Amino acid sequence: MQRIYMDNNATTIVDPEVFLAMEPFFVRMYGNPNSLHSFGSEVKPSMAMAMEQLYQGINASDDDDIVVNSCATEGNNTVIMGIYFHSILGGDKNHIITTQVEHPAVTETCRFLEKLGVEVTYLPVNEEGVIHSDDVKNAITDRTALVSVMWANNETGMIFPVKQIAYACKNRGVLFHTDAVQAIGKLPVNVQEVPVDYLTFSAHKFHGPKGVGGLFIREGAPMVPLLHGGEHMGGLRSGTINVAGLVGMGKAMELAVGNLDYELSEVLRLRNKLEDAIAAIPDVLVVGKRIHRTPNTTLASVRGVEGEALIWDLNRQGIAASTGSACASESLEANPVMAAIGADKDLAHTGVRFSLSRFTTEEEIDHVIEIFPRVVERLRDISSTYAAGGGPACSVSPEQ
Ligand SMILES: Cc1ncc(COP(=O)(O)O)c(CNc2co[nH]c2=O)c1O
Repeated sequence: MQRIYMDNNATTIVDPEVFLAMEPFFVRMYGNPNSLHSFGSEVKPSMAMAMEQLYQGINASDDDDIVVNSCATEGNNTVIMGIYFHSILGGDKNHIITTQVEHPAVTETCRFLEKLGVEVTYLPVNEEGVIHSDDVKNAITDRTALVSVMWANNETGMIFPVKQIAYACKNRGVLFHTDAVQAIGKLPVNVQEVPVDYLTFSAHKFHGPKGVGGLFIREGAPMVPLLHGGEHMGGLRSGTINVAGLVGMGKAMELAVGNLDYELSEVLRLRNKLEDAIAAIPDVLVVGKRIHRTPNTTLASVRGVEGEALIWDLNRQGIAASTGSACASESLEANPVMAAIGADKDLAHTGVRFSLSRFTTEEEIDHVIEIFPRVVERLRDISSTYAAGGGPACSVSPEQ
C-alpha cells in the first residue's frame, strides 16, 4: 500500500542532500573537534561552514551566538531556566509571560518554575489561537524577567505577532524568547528585522537530522548554561558536539531558506487544495484564517468523530496525520489548543492536523482528498454523538 506522510510538523524526512553532506562525518572524518590531532582539526572547516549557514539562515550577526544543542526542547529549557538562574534567583525579577498554546517544552518548564515560586502569566488566545501584542504589553510588570512566545504554532500553524512583541519587550527592557521551530523553512526568519533576544529551532523540523538543534542568543543577552562540563561551545553548552548533526543542520538550513519561495507558493497551493476539500465536508471547520498561518498546516475539527479514531483509520489507509487532540477519549484531557480557541467540549477531542512539506506531491494530496471524506462518513455512521447539521464546530470559519 502506498503510504502518504502528512505529519511534517512532527518531524520531516532528511533531505537526500543533507544525508550526503553528513555521511563522511560518520565513517571517515569522525574525529572529536576538541582533539588536537589531525582527526580533530580536519572536521573544523566543515563545522565552520555549517555555523555560517545557520547564521545566514536567520540573518544573525557575527556578534551574536548560536549554540548547537540536541533539540528545541533543550533550547527552550536552556533559555527559561537560564533566565531563572540569572534574573530571578540572582536578581530582582520574578515573572515570566508566555501563552496557553506554547509547546510543552515551554509550558512545562514554566510550570516547573512555578513550583519554585516564579509567577507565570499564560496569555489566553483568541478564537484563531493567537494573541495580540497588546496582550503582552499589558501583562509586563517591573518584575517581568522574560517573555516567551512562539513564532508559529505546531498544531494550528497560526503565526504570532513576534515582531510587534519583540519591539514591545525591547521598549520595556524585557528579554524576549521565541520558539521558531515551526517557522524555520516555512516563513522568513530574520533576527535583524525581529529583534528577539533568544530563538530556538530543531533540525528535524526542516529536513535535517533528529538530535540536533540551535539556540540563537543576541549579543549581550544573559546566558546561563543548562549543561555543565567540558569546554564546548565556548562554555555555553558542554558535551562533545554532534559534528555530523551540525553539518546536516547547516545544509538543511541552507536548503530550507533556498526553498522558501517554493514553500510559500507550491506547498501553499497544495495545502489550500486539500483544505478546500476538507472544508467542503459538512460540519467540518478549519481553525484559523489562512493568511495568518504557515503555508503547510491545516487543523480541522470534524464534529462527531474523535481525533484519535480519525488518525487511526487514516493510518489504516496508509495516510499519516496527527490528532489535534492530545488524546480523543472523553475521559482524557482535551487538546489545550482546541480548548483555548473556544471549541466546545465535543470539538476539543476531534481535531486532525495535516502538515505538508516540499516533498509532498499533488498525487498524494489528490489521494488524501479521495480517502478523507470516506473515512469521515464511515466514522460518523458509527458515531454516538453525531447528528448531521450539528452546527458550527467553533466560531472560526475557513477563510481564503
Ligand atoms: C513549536 C515547537 N517547539 C518545540 C518542539 C519540540 O521539538 P524537539 O525538541 O525537537 O522535539 C516542537 C515539536 N513539535 C511536535 C512534535 O510532534 N508533533 C509536534 O507538533 C514544536 O512544534
